[in-house]
Amino acid sequence: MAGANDGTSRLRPNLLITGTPGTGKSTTAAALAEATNLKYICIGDLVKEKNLHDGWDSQFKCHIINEDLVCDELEDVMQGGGNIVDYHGCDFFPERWFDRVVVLQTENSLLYDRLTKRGYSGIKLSNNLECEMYQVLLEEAKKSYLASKVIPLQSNTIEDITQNVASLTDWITAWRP
Ligand SMILES: Nc1ncnc2c1ncn2[C@@H]1O[C@H](COP(=O)(O)OP(=O)(O)O)[C@@H](O)[C@H]1O
Repeated sequence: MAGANDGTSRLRPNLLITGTPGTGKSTTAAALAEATNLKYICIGDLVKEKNLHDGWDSQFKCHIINEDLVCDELEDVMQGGGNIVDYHGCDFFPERWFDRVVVLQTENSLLYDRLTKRGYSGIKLSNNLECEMYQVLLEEAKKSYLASKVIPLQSNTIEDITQNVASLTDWITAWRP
């Protein structure tokens, strides 16, 4: 049934930009937000700012996200529509939040360079490269959202980013509740 919770009443769409770390989520999401005036929400930053975590994982050198706290924090914002959410995971958000789920993908040699430049090494580096090789985020997105909402996009070059932002901007502009 159509209603306030399922996206039919949002004036502007919500998008999720997901993918393995280093595939270009924040670069793409920030450029898309600027092009469309949608709000950019980086879950990693939000978790840090609002303490939506259960401490620090010293092996993977990242906060242990508290998914329930994140969902509670964002519920009202997401119901309002017009958000671009950036996170390297997608299965814990309510499905009804998103009108499009973009999965960015990068060739492994390019991703290796980006992640080592960022200081990733050891198990953190190998886990992320494996995650990309086995298309873990794409599979997670397909399991969690309607197939028609899930859009894999290549993110190997700057031209890819330009093209992805342009096509997503067109989709956002044409979107109707
Ligand atoms: N499609 C791309 N082409 C070239 N460089 C890219 C591309 N996507 C990302 N990068 C670079 O890779 C690094 C990681 O990008 P970032 O947007 O932070 O990824 P993520 O948010 O997925 O971790 C940045 O230095 C960025 O400039």
